[in-house]
Amino acid sequence: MSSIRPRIRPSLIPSAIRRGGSRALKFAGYPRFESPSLHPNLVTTAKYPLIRFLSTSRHPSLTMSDNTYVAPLHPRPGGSREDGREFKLLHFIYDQPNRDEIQGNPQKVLDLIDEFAQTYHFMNIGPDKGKFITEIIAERKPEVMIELGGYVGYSAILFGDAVRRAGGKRYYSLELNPEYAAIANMLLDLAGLRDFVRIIVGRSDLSLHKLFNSGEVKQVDVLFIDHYKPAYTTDLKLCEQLGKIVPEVSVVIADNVLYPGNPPYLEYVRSTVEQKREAAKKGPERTYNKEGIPDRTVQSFLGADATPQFDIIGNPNLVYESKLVKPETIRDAIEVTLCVGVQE
Ligand SMILES: C[S@@+](CC[C@H](N)C(=O)[O-])C[C@H]1O[C@@H](n2cnc3c(N)ncnc32)[C@H](O)[C@@H]1O
Repeated sequence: MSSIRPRIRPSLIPSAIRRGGSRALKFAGYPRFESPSLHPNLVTTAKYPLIRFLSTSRHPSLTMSDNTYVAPLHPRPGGSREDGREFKLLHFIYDQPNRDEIQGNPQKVLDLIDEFAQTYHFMNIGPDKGKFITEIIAERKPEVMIELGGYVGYSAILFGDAVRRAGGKRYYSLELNPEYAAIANMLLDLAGLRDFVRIIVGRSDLSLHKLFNSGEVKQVDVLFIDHYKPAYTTDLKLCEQLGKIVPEVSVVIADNVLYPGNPPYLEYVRSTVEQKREAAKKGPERTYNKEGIPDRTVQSFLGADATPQFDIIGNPNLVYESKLVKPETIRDAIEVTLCVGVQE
């Protein structure tokens, strides 16, 4: 496996971090932190008067040392559903007698998914958490939004529509499982978003690297993380080390941070620069940190033996302001993280 693993060449030229715009994420409209104890290391620009909103970075760019990646065979795509509920959903929606009224109407497609989800559990973001994210999209007006983990397209329809309405250019949905991606494409087609949302099938780390390295995506405006839980932190760090997390621009939203929970991710986005620099002394990460993530969750999707496809170093100098956003109606929450600067 190691012979086909793309690796960083630290000697390569430092990548440039683009200068951030002046749009600031306003948290005022969102609920206060639900668990202050989870936020011991909240960083703000006020705490770091010396933060410079950088135009350069000292971090090496990544290149593929070998781009002949051979995809592993998945036992069953995604690994979580064996009863074909995703295909049943497709039939349920396409069998609706009023298909003409649904065509081109994202909300009607979402309502049908929500209706069907009363019978079967689906891994969708759902309307409660989704509402907070569409508000952030309306405020930030990202040109491009990327999601990690598309499943059958619920979040791609909800957020893709929001990005399009906010004047954005493109929504990328990175999905491991080709069957889920096919279903999502059918539903996006019905919602009238097929030309706006691009689904990329494959592992998120490889897809992110390709999107950024090809120049197709220049920076992270809004990134929604909702895939293999141990990969949340490493995929964010991959974006960092590629120089795509931009102060005062990049917002990262992570789902399921309370249920099933993702302690390594929360710890990372709430750490100080000093704590991250200390941790970085151990060298590049070649495994996923699974501490505190339930076994069942670790075993899903990529599986317990999976490793990142790159040496992960991140950029510990990035300063984040991060908070939990929890709808009252559900036990889970999202973590919303804004990059506010770079500490020299
Ligand atoms: C919780 S579901 C996503 C739900 C979706 N965001 C929504 O709200 O409608 C997680 C998805 O992530 C996908 N996934 C898991 N690991 C992945 C990886 N490493 N790269 C890309 N997709 C992955 C799974 O196949 C699954 O479809």
